[in-house]
Amino acid sequence: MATENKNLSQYDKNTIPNAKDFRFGIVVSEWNDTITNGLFEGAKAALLDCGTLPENIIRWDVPGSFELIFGSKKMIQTQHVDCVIAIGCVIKGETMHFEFVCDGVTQGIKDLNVLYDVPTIFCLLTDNTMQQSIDRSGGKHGNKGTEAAIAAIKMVDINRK
Ligand SMILES: Nc1c(NC[C@H](O)[C@H](O)[C@H](O)CO)[nH]c(=O)[nH]c1=O
Ligand SMILES: CC(=O)[C@@H](O)COP(=O)(O)O
Repeated sequence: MATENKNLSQYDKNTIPNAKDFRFGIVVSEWNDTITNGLFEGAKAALLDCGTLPENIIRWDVPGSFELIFGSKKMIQTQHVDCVIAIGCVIKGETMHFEFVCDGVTQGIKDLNVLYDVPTIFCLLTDNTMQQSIDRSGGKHGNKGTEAAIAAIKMVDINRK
């Protein structure tokens, strides 16, 4: 189902575990920071709405989406979190750099989920235009940060079974 047919911000709290005992790391790329900050605010709001304590949300900023890999690894290794949400926004430019950054981050975050027993949630926008990013970070299609937070809570619950 394409995003245009699904609002990224919709969730039913009755189907979400209470996150009062959960601790989250959120690593945020500084590239396209108006977008990534919007994604962060969506994620933070959803985590709090589902019971997370404010002191259990740790935010680190990294220069760009490619650095989400190393930043998420260090967050897992040092901050005793139950889950990491990696937030970035990659927007197509003139060259193939877009493809390499998107693929590299995708593979890197996949590797973290294989190597560590702490889930890392993939909250990376890979858009052709800034408008697409705006639409998915609190615009007409909702907020992918909200979607990522709900995924994070569900994965922590699964990991504790
Ligand atoms: N063009 C975008 C980048 N590029 C920077 C890389 O992510 C990385 O920081 C650099 O190659 C140094 O390692 N990053 C984004 O997050 N979004 C972009 O649109
Ligand atoms: C995703 C990128 O790195 C890209 O925005 C950089 O732009 P360009 O491909 O024009 O150098």
